[in-house]
Amino acid sequence: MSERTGAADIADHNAGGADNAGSADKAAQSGGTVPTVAILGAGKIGEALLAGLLAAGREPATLSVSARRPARAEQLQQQYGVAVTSNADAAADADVLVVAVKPQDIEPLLAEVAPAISSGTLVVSVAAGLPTVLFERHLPEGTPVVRVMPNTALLLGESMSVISAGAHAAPEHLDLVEQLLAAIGKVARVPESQQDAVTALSGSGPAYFFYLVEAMIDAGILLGLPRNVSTDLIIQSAVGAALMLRDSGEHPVALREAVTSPGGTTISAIRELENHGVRAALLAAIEAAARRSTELGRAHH
Ligand SMILES: NC(=O)C1=CN([C@@H]2O[C@H](COP(=O)(O)OP(=O)(O)OC[C@H]3O[C@@H](n4cnc5c(N)ncnc54)[C@H](O)[C@@H]3O)[C@@H](O)[C@H]2O)C=CC1
Ligand SMILES: O=C(O)[C@@H]1CCC=N1
Repeated sequence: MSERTGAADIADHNAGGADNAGSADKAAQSGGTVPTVAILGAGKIGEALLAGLLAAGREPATLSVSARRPARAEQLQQQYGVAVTSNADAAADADVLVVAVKPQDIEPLLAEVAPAISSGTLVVSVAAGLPTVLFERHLPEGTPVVRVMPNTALLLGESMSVISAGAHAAPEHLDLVEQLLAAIGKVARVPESQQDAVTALSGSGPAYFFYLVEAMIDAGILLGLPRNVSTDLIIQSAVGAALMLRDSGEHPVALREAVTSPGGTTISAIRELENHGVRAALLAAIEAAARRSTELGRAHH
């Protein structure tokens, strides 16, 4: 995962079946033309995906989006210059349908899309917890489905997106999704059985960092710094630490040790983090997120 546009290094190219690998899927056979992508549900992640793809240079004419409220539809059209379609029109026309509604809203959406979907359309779900088999059950027999867990850094081209094939998704479908997402971050492939863990780690991951940053800014307030100063100090420290993690080639432990001078300030802080069980809290928190992802899948099975 060292190249932004590079292929995944957690690749499992055999994840899922490939029983229609030889079929003439329009989505996977773009033949040099850019496949059209419709995003169904323009909430936090749908809009981040839309904005990220446009910022990465994708032509607005190759993208469309659906929204429930007319005012929202108009705002999206004006802001991004993309077509706003109904879910059914998108299902009939687009090569790739990205389903970006909440798990709770999935069943009505699939009921709307299933009768309209054209043969060979690739369905991509970003919904936490929902297994590809749920989509396959509601969609016409043989519909290729790829499950993706991105995160909101899609917006800036810095997502960690993790993809898994459903039963009817062939390697070319995974390649197509990987290509799409590689323009807006890194992409890894995992067997679908690992997606709940992935969701807990990199799907929710940005929130944990934001939470830590928020708490650290408050610590600056406690020490009497103005909020704007504390915020600048912590955000730049976070950016610096993130770039060191990504670019130095050093293990996180080595990086932390290099900050931790003997008898110094950092070790005093680390002792408190250990006393307060921060490591155990993170283990429990991420485990809870994965459990919730599994529950969401069961609830909508
Ligand atoms: N927010 C995040 O960081 C991430 C979210 N996800 C997944 O993305 C999905 C959406 O999550 P958020 O964007 O956070 O939620 P959200 O509530 O911001 O967005 C969902 C959007 O779908 C729209 N919607 C619902 N039913 C619709 C329908 N039938 N037709 C058209 N639009 C419809 C809603 O109006 C709303 O704008 C969830 O399944 C979540 O698990 C995945 C990765 C990260
Ligand atoms: O909180 C959630 O359920 C979604 C999925 C991953 C990040 N946000």
